[in-house]
Amino acid sequence: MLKLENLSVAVNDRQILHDVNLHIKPGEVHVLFGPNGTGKSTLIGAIMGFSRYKITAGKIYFKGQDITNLSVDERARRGIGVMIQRPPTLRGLSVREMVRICGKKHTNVEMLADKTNLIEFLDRGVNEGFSGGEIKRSELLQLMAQQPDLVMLDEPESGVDIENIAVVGQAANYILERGLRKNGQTIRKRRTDRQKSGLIITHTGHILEYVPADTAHVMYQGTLSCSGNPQEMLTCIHEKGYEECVNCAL
Ligand SMILES: Nc1ncnc2c1ncn2[C@@H]1O[C@H](COP(=O)(O)OP(=O)(O)OP(=O)(O)O)[C@@H](O)[C@H]1O
Repeated sequence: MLKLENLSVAVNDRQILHDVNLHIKPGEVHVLFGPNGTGKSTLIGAIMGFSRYKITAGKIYFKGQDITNLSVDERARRGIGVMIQRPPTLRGLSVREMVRICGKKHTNVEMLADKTNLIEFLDRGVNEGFSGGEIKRSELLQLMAQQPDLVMLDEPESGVDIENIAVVGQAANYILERGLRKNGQTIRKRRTDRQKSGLIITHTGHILEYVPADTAHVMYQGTLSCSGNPQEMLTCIHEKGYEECVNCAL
């Protein structure tokens, strides 16, 4: 689904990412751990094609095609979606209109808003006066309408209360077509039947209680330093810290 080859990225002439290699296959969900300021959001922003992230070397392939120089719009049309940490407030554009823009012709806006506890927000401006947790759910609502094939979530549980973490987790599962709920039961799709892929940044790992991940990576000083089982890596980071975890892998 997504392949990064020796990707290096600069912001304002400062080199942030160096030689990043990553391969996410169809149906896989990968997690990104790493200390503050190490370049995790930069990686997601560069994959989405935001203009502040300048690719100084390397390539981005999506569904086998080189998208390194494509616009954000074109990447979204081809099936990449993102939840960023601090989306802008859009005064004059309601959540309902935004979800319609993101979605296909017959998107059931009310049904999706119900799944994200946002029915009462549909006629408010996008993110206008929203709390941190409400912004996260609003971003997920837009992604549910967009139905991307690769969804990237930047700290989806940050600022979300304990009850709404379940809502966020279920929304992420809905987008990834994992663990769909039917008649009160969670039905997990078999690995081979899944097509949607994900890349999730998390510090706490709480989202992993709802969204099962296949592989985790630690980003350290602008590069992906090690990869492995998500729960084992999280335990290692908790017990030894990032530096020892990375050194241990080396
Ligand atoms: N406009 C800019 N000019 C210079 N440096 C920048 C600019 N924007 C971001 N950076 C720097 O890029 C580095 C990587 O930032 P990034 O947001 O990718 O980190 P992160 O790993 O996602 O951190 P966190 O876990 O805190 O969200 C940081 O040191 C940040 O200060």
